[in-house]
Amino acid sequence: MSTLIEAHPTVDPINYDDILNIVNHVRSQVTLTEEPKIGIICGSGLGDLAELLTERQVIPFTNIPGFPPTNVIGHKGNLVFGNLMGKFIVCLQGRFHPYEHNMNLALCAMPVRMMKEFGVRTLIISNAAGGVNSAFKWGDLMLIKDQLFLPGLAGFSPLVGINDPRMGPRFVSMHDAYDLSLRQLAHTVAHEQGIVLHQGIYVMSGGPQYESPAEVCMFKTVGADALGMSTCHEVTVARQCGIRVLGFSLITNIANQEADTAVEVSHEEVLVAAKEASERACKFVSGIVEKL
Ligand SMILES: O=P(O)(O)O[C@H]1O[C@H](CO)[C@@H](O)[C@H]1O
Ligand code: HPA
Repeated sequence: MSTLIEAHPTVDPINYDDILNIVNHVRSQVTLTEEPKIGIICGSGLGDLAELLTERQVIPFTNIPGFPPTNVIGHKGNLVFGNLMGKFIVCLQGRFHPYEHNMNLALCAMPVRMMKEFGVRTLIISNAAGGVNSAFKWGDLMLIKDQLFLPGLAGFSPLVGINDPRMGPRFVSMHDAYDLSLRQLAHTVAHEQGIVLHQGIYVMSGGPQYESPAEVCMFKTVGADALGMSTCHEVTVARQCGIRVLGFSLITNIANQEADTAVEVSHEEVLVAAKEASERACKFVSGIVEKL
């Protein structure tokens, strides 16, 4: 299967030189007086994080060659440079979900490879997710301790295909996918801010359908605490190129576990919950950035 991008047939997301060309194109549209050492990826409904930046330089995804459209409501589709808590950072206001792009995971994770080229060393990544752990309530935050990357296990890894060593190693160790010292820092910030912060395992499924109650029970059996359709492909690429990661989920709904009492899950509900928790999540991220 070709990895070329439909809208930009000359851009191949696993071609390192193509990624450098896109990065240079972005550089020509902004003024970068220093490297952004911190990157942020905003999950569904969490795009307000990017609005916190001052001295913002905003590039719509539509101005970036090789970037496909973002079709999911709640993902604005901007690459934003600016300052947060005195640090110069780059923020992805919206992300690419594999279910939108024919399971082209390398394409969906390409912005992380670009972040690396801009100078990012630490990635803060967020998502909206369904809660599986019975201790979780609507609107809670869950720090991601580890992941179950279902598409990756099934052969849909962003690392599949020819590996240019400039991207990082062929075989990537995922033993420390979510950095322990960053997690400790996040707990400190949550404590200071009086925020309930759970910790757990995030499962990425292919989506876009939400899980049936039987599927939720299966995931619970294998250790899942929260379910979503993103993040793991981005984290896998981040680890390949040596970026350390802090990830958190906003629990926007409680996943059904019993068919007889199950209720409908909707993206509208996910967005309402994310909006409601957005201010708290923004303060949490700001507190972490301040201490980095
Ligand atoms: O992971 P983010 O981008 O927050 O989006 C989540 O919300 C959507 C479903 O409501 C899915 O795309 C799921 O992954
Ligand atoms: N399942 C999968 N993805 C999600 C969910 C969910 O329950 N909620 C938000 N994104």
